[in-house]
Amino acid sequence: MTASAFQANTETQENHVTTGATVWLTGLPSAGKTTIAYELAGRLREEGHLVEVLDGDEIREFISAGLGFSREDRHTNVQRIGFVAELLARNGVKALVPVIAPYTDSRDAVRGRHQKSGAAYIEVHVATPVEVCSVRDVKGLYAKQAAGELTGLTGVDDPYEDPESPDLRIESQHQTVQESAAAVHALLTERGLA
Ligand SMILES: Nc1ncnc2c1ncn2[C@@H]1O[C@H](COP(=O)(O)OS(=O)(=O)O)[C@@H](OP(=O)(O)O)[C@H]1O
Ligand SMILES: Nc1ncnc2c1ncn2[C@@H]1O[C@H](COP(=O)(O)OP(=O)(O)O)[C@@H](O)[C@H]1O
Repeated sequence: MTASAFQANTETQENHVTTGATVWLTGLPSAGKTTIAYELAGRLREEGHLVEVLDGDEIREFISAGLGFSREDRHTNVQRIGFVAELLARNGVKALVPVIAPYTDSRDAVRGRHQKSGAAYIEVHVATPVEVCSVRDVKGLYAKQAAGELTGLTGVDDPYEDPESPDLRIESQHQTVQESAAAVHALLTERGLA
């Protein structure tokens, strides 16, 4: 394909940029995954990108309804979301995925699915320490766990396997939301995706 044909192919008639990619934001509850995803989504939309945020909570109300937080259910949840994200990414959408995805093998399977189809995939570890997350406690889960009202909370009494070589690691405790989103945006730009 010539350069000009490629250019025509990556912009719709409405001037949407249609270079798809999945950006998976993995990390503990309250790490900042959702906040960064929506901040980045706003910025990308302003630039003309097609964007969808696959929010873990929303997915669990619908396509993962009935799944809990066992290892098996979390794996199933992550594979379902990975399936949808890859479809979107392959079809020109930036799929932003703020989902805990605590297990390395689950995350690697999602990356593998993307590699197989040639869809771009970026893993971002929102590496906020549990001590900071538990103070933020956006949904009150850490307090519930401490009060004995909840068990199996990721990072406290359930595993979180740190990504060994994420494409980007974000220390959100040392940054503003805008700085964190800008770091992901910079990586997308570096990879020719934004
Ligand atoms: N036990 C336990 N452990 C972890 N998280 C819990 C749990 N119970 C409920 N929640 C809330 O569920 C939200 C969605 O989880 P995910 O689908 O992202 O989790 S997973 O990838 O399937 O492990 C997740 O959202 P975030 O806080 O945005 O991470 C949690 O708020
Ligand atoms: N640099 C940052 N990036 C993302 N969130 C941040 C940052 N600094 C502070 N926060 C705050 O941390 C909280 C993260 O909550 P949320 O995005 O719901 O986490 P998660 O989706 O990982 O559970 C929000 O209240 C957000 O304002």
